[in-house]
Amino acid sequence: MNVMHLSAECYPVAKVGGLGDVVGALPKYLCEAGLNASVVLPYYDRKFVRENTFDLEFKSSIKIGTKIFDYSILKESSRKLGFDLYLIHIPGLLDRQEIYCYPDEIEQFISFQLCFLDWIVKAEIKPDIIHCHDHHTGLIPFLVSHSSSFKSLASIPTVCTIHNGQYQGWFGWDKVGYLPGIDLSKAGLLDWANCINSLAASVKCCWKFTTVSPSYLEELSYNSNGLEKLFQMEKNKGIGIINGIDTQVWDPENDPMIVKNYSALTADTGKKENKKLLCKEFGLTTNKPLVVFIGRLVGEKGADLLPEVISSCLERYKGKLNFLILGSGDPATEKNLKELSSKHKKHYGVYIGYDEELSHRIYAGADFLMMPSRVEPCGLNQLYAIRYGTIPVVHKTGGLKDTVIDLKNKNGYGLTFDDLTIDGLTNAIGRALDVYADSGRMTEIRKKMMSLDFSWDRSAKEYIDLYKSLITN
Ligand SMILES: Nc1ncnc2c1ncn2[C@@H]1O[C@H](COP(=O)(O)OP(=O)(O)O[C@H]2O[C@H](CO)[C@@H](O)[C@H](O)[C@H]2O)[C@@H](O)[C@H]1O
Repeated sequence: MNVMHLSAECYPVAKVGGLGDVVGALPKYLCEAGLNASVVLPYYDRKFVRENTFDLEFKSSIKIGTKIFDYSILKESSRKLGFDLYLIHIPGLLDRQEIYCYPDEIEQFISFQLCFLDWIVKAEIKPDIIHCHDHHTGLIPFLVSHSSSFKSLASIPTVCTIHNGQYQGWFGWDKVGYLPGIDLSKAGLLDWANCINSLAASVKCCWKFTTVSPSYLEELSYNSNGLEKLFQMEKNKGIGIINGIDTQVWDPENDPMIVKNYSALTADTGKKENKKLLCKEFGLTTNKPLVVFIGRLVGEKGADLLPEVISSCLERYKGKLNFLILGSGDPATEKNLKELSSKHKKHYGVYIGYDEELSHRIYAGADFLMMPSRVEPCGLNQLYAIRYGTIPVVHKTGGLKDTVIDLKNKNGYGLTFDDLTIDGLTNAIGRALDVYADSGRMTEIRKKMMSLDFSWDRSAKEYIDLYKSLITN
């Protein structure tokens, strides 16, 4: 079965967050299960692209609006990612360093989608499934069904995965001319609240959509940044499939990015070594519990709560713990987090920026990982923490609810809380300190967590069942 994944991110080529992790891993596991899965990505001017070899697969040109663009399809030569990787190169439009946030982002992602479709039509490639990820690829289900330019693709099932429903790829109707050959009587399928909404169009037109956890599928019906009604209407087309993690990349026993490798049996000593160096690097005290946060510093992740929570905990628990933050995002939150450094020396460290290697070292060296997310479609950080024997402290929402069982239960291994306030998280961290005080219990919880299986094997099977159901129907 030939499944082509389209995405804006794919680890290790281009990653900003969890979308990159999923698209870098799921296709590999699908290939291991015997499918022919590939990934199509915009060409970015990034390290992986510069340092690897690509073969020219196809070359053509396409009209987008009034302009004609030359494009080429490049294929990574050695198949080193465990699947075929194709990059769409449009000089001047898609060969930039950053993944998002250019003023012509809409034009970038529309042209990415159009070139993909143009390529597979002209090269007569007929995938069994086209699998689109998030709004950046959300126009494809509409285009294959309702554009005369791509009518040879109309019978190909499309699957759309929603990793984050907050961002929807909105643009004005003045840009409808970018979409070639469309049946204007069907234009309503592109519309939501009087603008073109790529995510809404993908949900309306795809054969099936998936969310990255079952709870998130429920949540979208009452919290989806304006699309609630749509998700209520289309709910039966949706399936919640929990993300897995790439256990080859995230493996404390073999991870080359961490200082000391360890297994479930050697976690206490292994984590201690990693913690020691991490604490030294950030001027923290090794013999105190280390509570960390890794992620995008945005409202969805509850990052704005962190400065006050840190101050409140250090005051209430009289400096009995350390905090370490790794992230970037909202400038006001970045500033507040940076300013805390001078106030809480020896108890608080922060790195504002993106650093993949540091994130591995933090998962390995931390005792607790906090996730005060307001919205969390799945969440991978808690799964990495579990794999590295770091106890997650999470707000009970979305995928966090589906993956973290509170220690109050017999089979529990994490700390969950309902009350997403400064006080709620401060109390949850207080519970973490109680757990930390009992070293025997810490050892037992680490062992239990590290024996859990959150690998892609199980979830990849669910995607395969979904693909099969669409092909045979
Ligand atoms: N500053 C930094 N430096 C280094 N690494 C950093 C970093 N900031 C974040 N990361 C890394 O980025 C990833 C974040 O993944 P998440 O799934 O938690 O969130 P994200 O919101 O990006 O993903 C969305 O898509 C994923 C995938 O479906 C869903 O799990 C999630 O709920 C949804 O919001 C992790 O690998 C984390 O370690």
